[in-house]
Amino acid sequence: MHGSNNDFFILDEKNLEKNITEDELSTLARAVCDRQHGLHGGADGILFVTSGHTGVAGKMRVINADGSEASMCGNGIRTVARYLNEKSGLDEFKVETMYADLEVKKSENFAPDVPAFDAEISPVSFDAADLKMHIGNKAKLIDDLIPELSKTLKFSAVAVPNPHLITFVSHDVLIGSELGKIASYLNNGENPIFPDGVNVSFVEIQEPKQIFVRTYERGVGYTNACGTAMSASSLMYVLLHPEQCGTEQLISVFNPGGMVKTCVHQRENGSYWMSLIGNATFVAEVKLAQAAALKGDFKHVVWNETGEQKAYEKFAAEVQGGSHK
Ligand SMILES: N[C@@H](CCC[C@H](N)C(=O)O)C(=O)O
Repeated sequence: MHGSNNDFFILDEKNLEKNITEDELSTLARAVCDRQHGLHGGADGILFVTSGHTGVAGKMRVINADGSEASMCGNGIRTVARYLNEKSGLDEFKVETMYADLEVKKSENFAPDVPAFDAEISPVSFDAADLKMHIGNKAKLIDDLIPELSKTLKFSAVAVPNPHLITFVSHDVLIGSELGKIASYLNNGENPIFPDGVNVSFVEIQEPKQIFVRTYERGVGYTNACGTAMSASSLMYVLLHPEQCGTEQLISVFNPGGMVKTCVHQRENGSYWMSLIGNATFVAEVKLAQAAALKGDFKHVVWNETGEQKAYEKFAAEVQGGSHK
C-alpha cells in the first residue's frame, strides 16, 4: 500500500503463521524493505497491525526500513485506516499508535478510483526533550540557525510526535544536495544534536496555501513523501507565515510522490493538531511463507495486483503538473 507513494507492507498479526518476536519483526522489515534485494522493490517500512486496546479498531506499529521503530506514520495511518475500514465496515474510528489513539475517517475520493482517508496527527510538542534534541541549552528551536548545519538556513523542530526538523527554502535549495548532506549527518547515530535521528524536510512555499515538501526520513533516507513531515511543515507554515494561512484553512501539500491536503487546528488549551487528508492506495495482496520471508527468500511469493496503482499514477501526474515543481 502507499500514501503519496510512501510505500509500506501492512502486516496483520492475525495473518502470521506463528508469533513473531521483536527481533524478527525488525529483521523482517530490513529483509522485505531493502530497495535492492527486498520484496518487489522493497518499501519504506512495515506497518504492523494488531487488535489494540478497547475503544480502537486496531493498533498500528511503524517499523522503518532499517528495522527501527517510529512512534507515528502519517501516510501509513491512512492506509491502515482503509485496511481497518474494509475489515470493520466503520467509516470513522480510532487507531491506537505508540503515544495516542488517533481519529481517522473515510474521506471523499481524491480522484476516480483514488480512495482517501483523513487522519489526526497529534500530539504536537516543541520541547527539546520530546525531540531528543541537544542544541546547547535551547528548550525549543523555532526558525533559528544551527551553525553546525548551515550558515544561512533557519530550522524549526517539532515532534508530531515523531521528530521533525524543518526549513523553508528556495526552489533551487529544495532540489539541491544540501538536504541529503544535512539529513544523513543527523541520522548517522553519532552526531550530538539528534543522536536518535530526525526526519528532515526542506519546504518551498509555492503560493499562499500551497507548499512543496521534500523529506529525508530517519530510518529510511529520501522518501517520496512523509505524512508527519507534511503535517509538521504545515504547522510551521501557519506559525511562521500567518499572513498567508491561518488555522482551520486547507493547505495543498505537494511532494515527489503526489499531493495531500492538510489543515492545522488549535485546541482551547492552545495545543495544535493537524488533519492529514490523502490517498490510501492498495497495490497488491501478498502471500509468503514466514520463515522464508525472514531469510529474505522471496522466490515463492504470491503477488496479486489490485489494479489501483494505475488510477493513482494518473492522479499524481495531473497534480504534479499543477505544482511548480
Ligand atoms: N513516512 C512516515 C514516517 C515514518 C517514520 C519516520 N521514518 C520516523 O522514524 O520518525 C510518515 O508518513 O509520517
